[in-house]
Amino acid sequence: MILMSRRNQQVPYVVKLLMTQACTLASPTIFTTLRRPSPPCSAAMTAAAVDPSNLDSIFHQKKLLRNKVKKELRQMDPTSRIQQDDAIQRVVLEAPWFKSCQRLCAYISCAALREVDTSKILAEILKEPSKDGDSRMRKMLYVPRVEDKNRNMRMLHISKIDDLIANSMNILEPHPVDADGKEREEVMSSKEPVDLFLLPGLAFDKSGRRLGRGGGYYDTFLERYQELAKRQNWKQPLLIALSYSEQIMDEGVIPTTPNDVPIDALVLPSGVISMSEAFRQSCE
Ligand SMILES: Nc1nc2c(c(=O)[nH]1)N(C=O)[C@@H](CNc1ccc(C(=O)N[C@@H](CCC(=O)O)C(=O)O)cc1)CN2
Ligand SMILES: Nc1ncnc2c1ncn2[C@@H]1O[C@H](COP(=O)(O)OP(=O)(O)OP(=O)(O)O)[C@@H](O)[C@H]1O
Repeated sequence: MILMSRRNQQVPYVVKLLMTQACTLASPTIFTTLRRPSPPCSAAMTAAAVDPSNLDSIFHQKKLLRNKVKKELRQMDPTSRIQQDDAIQRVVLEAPWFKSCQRLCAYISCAALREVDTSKILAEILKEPSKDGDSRMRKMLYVPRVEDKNRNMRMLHISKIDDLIANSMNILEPHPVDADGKEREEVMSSKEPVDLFLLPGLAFDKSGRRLGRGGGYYDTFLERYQELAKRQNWKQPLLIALSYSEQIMDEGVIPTTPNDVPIDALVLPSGVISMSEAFRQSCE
C-alpha cells in the first residue's frame, strides 16, 4: 500500500526504524518512515470530511487530551524538567539543521505553561558575535505575536531578548515597533525564506501529529506560510517541535482535523525523531 506524504512523496506503508549518527552530534536521530497523518489516511480526518458534525466530537476529544497532558506536565518532577530542558536544547544547538539555518521562527517558552524551555537557544541566537574572528552570520530570529482572538498571529523580528514584553496571556512577545520607532520586520513580508520553525505543543506522536493549546494560531500561520513558500518557489521550512518525554503519545491517540499541520521532526531529551523525507534530506 502506498500513501502520500505531506510533501506529496510516496511513503511505503512500512515502519522502518533506523538508528543513525548522521544528523546529530549530541544523540542519535531516529529516522522513522511512517504513515503520514495526511488527510486521506487519518480516520478522524476522513470522518470529519464526510460528516462536519463529527468535528465537535474531535474538538471535544482534543480538549480531554489537552487537560490530561496539562495535568501530567504540572505533576512533572522539577529536577527531571530541568534535565530535559537542558538535554533538548543541547540537541537543538548541536544539530546540523539548526547550525546551518539562517532564518528561523521560534517560540518564547512560558514556564507557567510548562513548555519546553527555549531560553538557551534564544540566547545563543541573539548573542553578540565574538570579536575574535568568528565570521558566522547571525541568524535572523522571528517570534510570535498574537494579534487577536481569531487565530491571527504574526512572526516579528527581534534582535535582543529585551525586545519582549508580557501579553495578556503572560507570554513574552515583541511590540510591533522597535525601540527606534521602526516597524519590526514581519516574516510574511520578508523577501527571504525561513528555513526552520521551532514549535511548541502539548502532545505529539511519532508520525508527526501535533496537538496545540487550542487557539489554532500555529496551524493557521503554518498553512499561510507554506502557501507563501509555494507561491515564491521557496524550499518549505522544516517544522520541528520540542517535547518532554511525557508528551509523546501512542499512535492513534491524538485526534486530528484537516487543519492540523504535520511536523517534520520532534526533539526529545534522547535525540531527534524524524518524520519526513524533507528532514532526512536536511541531514545529508
Ligand atoms: N510560548 C508560546 N507562545 C505562543 C503560543 C504557545 O503555544 N506558546 N501560541 C500557540 O498558539 C500562541 C498563543 N496562543 C496561546 C493559546 C493558549 C494559551 C493558554 O494560556 N492556554 C491555557 C488555557 C486557556 C483556556 O483554556 O481558556 C492553557 O493552555 O493552559 C496561551 C497561548 C502564540 N504564542
Ligand atoms: N488553517 C486553519 N484555517 C481555519 N481554521 C483553523 C485552521 N487551523 C486551525 N483552525 C481552527 O482553530 C481552532 C483550534 O484548532 P485546534 O484545536 O486544531 O488548535 P491547536 O492545534 O490545538 O492549536 P495551534 O495550532 O495554535 O497550536 C479550531 O476551531 C480549528 O478549526
